[in-house]
Amino acid sequence: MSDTLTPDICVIGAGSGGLTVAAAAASFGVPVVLIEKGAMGGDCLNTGCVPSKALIAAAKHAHAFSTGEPFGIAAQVPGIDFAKVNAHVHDVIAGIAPHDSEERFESLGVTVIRAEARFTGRDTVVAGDTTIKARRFVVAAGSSPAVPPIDGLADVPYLTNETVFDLKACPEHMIVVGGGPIGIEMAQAHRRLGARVTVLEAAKALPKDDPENAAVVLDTIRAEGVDLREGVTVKSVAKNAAGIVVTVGTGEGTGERIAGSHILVAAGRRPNLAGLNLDAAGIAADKKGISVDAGLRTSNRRIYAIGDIAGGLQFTHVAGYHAGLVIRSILFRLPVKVKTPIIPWVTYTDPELAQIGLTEDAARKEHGDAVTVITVPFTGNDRARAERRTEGRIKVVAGKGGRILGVSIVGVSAGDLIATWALAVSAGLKLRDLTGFVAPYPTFSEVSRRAAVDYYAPGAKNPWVQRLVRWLRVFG
Ligand SMILES: Cc1cc2nc3c(=O)[nH]c(=O)nc-3n(C[C@H](O)[C@H](O)[C@H](O)COP(=O)(O)OP(=O)(O)OC[C@H]3O[C@@H](n4cnc5c(N)ncnc54)[C@H](O)[C@@H]3O)c2cc1C
Ligand SMILES: NC(=O)c1ccc[n+]([C@@H]2O[C@H](COP(=O)([O-])OP(=O)(O)OC[C@H]3O[C@@H](n4cnc5c(N)ncnc54)[C@H](O)[C@@H]3O)[C@@H](O)[C@H]2O)c1
Repeated sequence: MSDTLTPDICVIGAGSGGLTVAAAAASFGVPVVLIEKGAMGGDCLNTGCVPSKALIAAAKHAHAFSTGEPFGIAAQVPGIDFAKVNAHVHDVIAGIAPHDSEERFESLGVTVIRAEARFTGRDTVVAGDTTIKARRFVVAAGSSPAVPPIDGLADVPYLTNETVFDLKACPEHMIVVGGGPIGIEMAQAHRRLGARVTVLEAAKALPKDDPENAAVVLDTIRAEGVDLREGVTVKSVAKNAAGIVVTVGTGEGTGERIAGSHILVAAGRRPNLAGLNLDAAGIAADKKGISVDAGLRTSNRRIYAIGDIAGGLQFTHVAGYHAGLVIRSILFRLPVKVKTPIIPWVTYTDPELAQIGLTEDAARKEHGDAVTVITVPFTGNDRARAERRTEGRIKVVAGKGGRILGVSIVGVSAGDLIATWALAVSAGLKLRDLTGFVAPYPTFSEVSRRAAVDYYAPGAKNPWVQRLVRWLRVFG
């Protein structure tokens, strides 16, 4: 029997973005319907952030077995049971899943429908047997792995982020297509867990980050044994008795053949537009995703798009940030605007790589000579010395008057260190504000304060300042 629901808000997709909108709307007592065609929790919980970070954590443990020598701890070969590593990954997912579950959301007052949503009009969606006529819609349908049109790829059993976390045995030789965050995180993790790994990147690996800092990560994974090749063309992929053979090269030549046991495609994302029937609702989209204005409204003003499907930065915290904005817009009718410069991102390699705002190159292009760059290497940080992790550095890119234009960090806990800067940028603080707080000793966080202090250090050499100090000494 078909049913018609008339909530204030209908959310499509129960991933990071959709769940946040639904929970917030329900907490204000607003009738909300949440539609999910797959697993509750979306990409992040099931096939993205959570399994990847759990795998990376296991890989870190394995790596520690061979890196204790400088501390007086003899290296050992770790006994890695990959099936148990896989069980750990799924145990972590299972531990978080209740938080994102249908039961929890129903208990919050959200009506959850487990079906595919399809627009049938400007204010109507059909999901299974249910028709939903809502005042506002939020499309949070996410993205999926993009599979490049490589000759023969479709005929081999290639892995993506949707299947790689199901492996119960460590790949003998994993060939990774794509050197973005997924490719590089997975390459290092699998290498540390015992796989031979080759990464084939068409252009430059980790291209969105500061190149000097990214190089620290890429040099590290190369030193750990990952065969990372940049600027290569994957010409074709074929099956052979032992697994797969990838042919790489440029031009018309026969190219080099690389044999592997598995191939992981990590070559970017495509928005989940198919099946939504966006035309019926008058929602414009292109290959990057649904077109939205600065307030995340689509070409149908009663319909918003958030998270990965909105075609901008694709991170869980972005989906959550978008969710907060549309809630303010829908519930409180407040004007909202996405502020991209306040959004940090982190690649969870070891060392980690973190960024907020402009890289040095981008800042120089935009602001020319007005840019000052302060670089503080971790070599001067006592905690980094104690932990023998001095390979990191923080680069602060400042504009006139100590305005923070961007910060790039590579090193241990870079992902946590960038949070201080995310607060500073979002609150409109200047570098002077970062000189005034007291960082606990000995912590990596001291590098942030150090960078801010270093920005003002030339002031101590100013003849007028020195003259003032001399004059004040006259008073005893
Ligand atoms: C391997 C990997 C690692 C990652 N690591 C990180 C990380 O460490 N940190 C980070 O911030 N980000 C990370 N990300 C990115 C992050 O996972 C995404 O940015 C985030 O999940 C996007 O959330 P979303 O709500 O937009 O979409 P999703 O989480 O993809 O949710 C969309 C949901 O909509 C559903 N859906 C789609 N179409 C329909 C329809 N027609 N009807 C009903 N339901 C539909 C889907 O089934 C899905 O559940 C990672 C991604 C990957 C792939
Ligand atoms: N730590 C994190 O927050 C994290 C981790 C993983 C993923 N993510 C999110 O997921 C998104 C997708 O990650 P991704 O790494 O798949 O995508 P990406 O777009 O960031 O990188 C894909 C890489 O693949 C390369 N490539 C594309 N086609 C190729 C081909 N045919 N041959 C060789 N190389 C090719 C591109 O040049 C690019 O460098 C990221 O942009 C990020 O937003 C975030």
